[in-house]
Amino acid sequence: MTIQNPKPKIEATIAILGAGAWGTALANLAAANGHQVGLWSRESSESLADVIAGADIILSAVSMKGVRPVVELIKPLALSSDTIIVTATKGLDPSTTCTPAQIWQAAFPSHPVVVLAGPNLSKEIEQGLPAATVVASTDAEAAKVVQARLNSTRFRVYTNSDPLGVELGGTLKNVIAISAGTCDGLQLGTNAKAALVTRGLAEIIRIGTHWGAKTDTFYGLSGLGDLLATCNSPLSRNYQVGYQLAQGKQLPEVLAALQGTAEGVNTTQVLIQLANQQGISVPISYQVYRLLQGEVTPQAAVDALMLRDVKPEIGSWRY
Ligand SMILES: NC(=O)c1ccc[n+]([C@@H]2O[C@H](COP(=O)([O-])OP(=O)(O)OC[C@H]3O[C@@H](n4cnc5c(N)ncnc54)[C@H](O)[C@@H]3O)[C@@H](O)[C@H]2O)c1
Ligand SMILES: O=P(O)(O)OC[C@H](O)CO
Repeated sequence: MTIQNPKPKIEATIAILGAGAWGTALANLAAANGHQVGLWSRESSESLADVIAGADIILSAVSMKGVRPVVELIKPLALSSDTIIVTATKGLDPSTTCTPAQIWQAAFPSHPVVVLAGPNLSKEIEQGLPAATVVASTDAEAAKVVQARLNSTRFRVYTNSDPLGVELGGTLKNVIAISAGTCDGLQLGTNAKAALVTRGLAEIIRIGTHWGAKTDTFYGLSGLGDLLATCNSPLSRNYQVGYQLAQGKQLPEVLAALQGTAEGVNTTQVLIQLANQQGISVPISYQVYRLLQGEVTPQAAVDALMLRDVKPEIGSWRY
């Protein structure tokens, strides 16, 4: 499928992999900026080789479970040496615990890899509503190129030099969004939600900095920004999972009826595995894990959080 805008602003060829909700929204944003856009999915009639041939940018918006299969499909294909790889997936690989950017970088070590994440509910973006995002890379020039290609009057793009922090902000907030949906589903009120989101951010910072990301990054669009969007919108699939569990539905039933992917379900499993191995305290994520496992009811998860030992707040994201 080729999407072209009749009045090009900046000429580039962008191959987008994954034609789900996010890949399609990004393809439309890129096309509206005048780029030649190829959109590929595993259901496409066009070959992957044809879609990525000559691409200046390859942008992957497949869900986490598709990252490794797609990387393996691209490896034997010829990429131009200066092709920039952009990853917009928010998840962790269950078999290796790697982030999507780490998988892409290991497979294509000589190519710049850029992470794209922010408060970007695709349905709002498809409606033409204004939004902002972050493109982050250790290759500052590559991040600037992606910024220039995607920035527009309705999609404001910031650069950032902490790709791990940007990627983890977008990934870990999905776990907290499940808890926020549960909180709303139980009608626990605004105070409870504010406490949950604030302590959720402390938990994200504790994990993210332990893994090497910068604290400041989590206060930006890809951290706090995405956390606010996802914890407060019924458009979020992760929020919907928590909300519907709080209404008494079972997880398989919720996931079967969900449109698209709720990455937080798998992310929670990987996060708890790592947090247990590394001795990181993640009380909210742990209750989300128990809820998803069917080990605890939504109300019992709330009770477990409220019954924890009291502690000082200042600096408490460190322990
Ligand atoms: N939808 C949003 O609002 C949004 C916004 C920002 C980021 N994201 C992230 O983008 C990613 C995709 O989200 P989405 O909403 O587009 O999901 P989706 O379920 O709508 O689409 C997922 C895409 O991944 C592809 N895919 C899955 N497994 C694959 C495999 N084994 N091989 C090849 N392709 C495979 C599917 O065919 C589909 O094209 C997720 O990580 C999500 O967290 C989504
Ligand atoms: O629908 P969700 O929960 O995957 O959220 C979509 C995006 O991550 C919001 O930025």
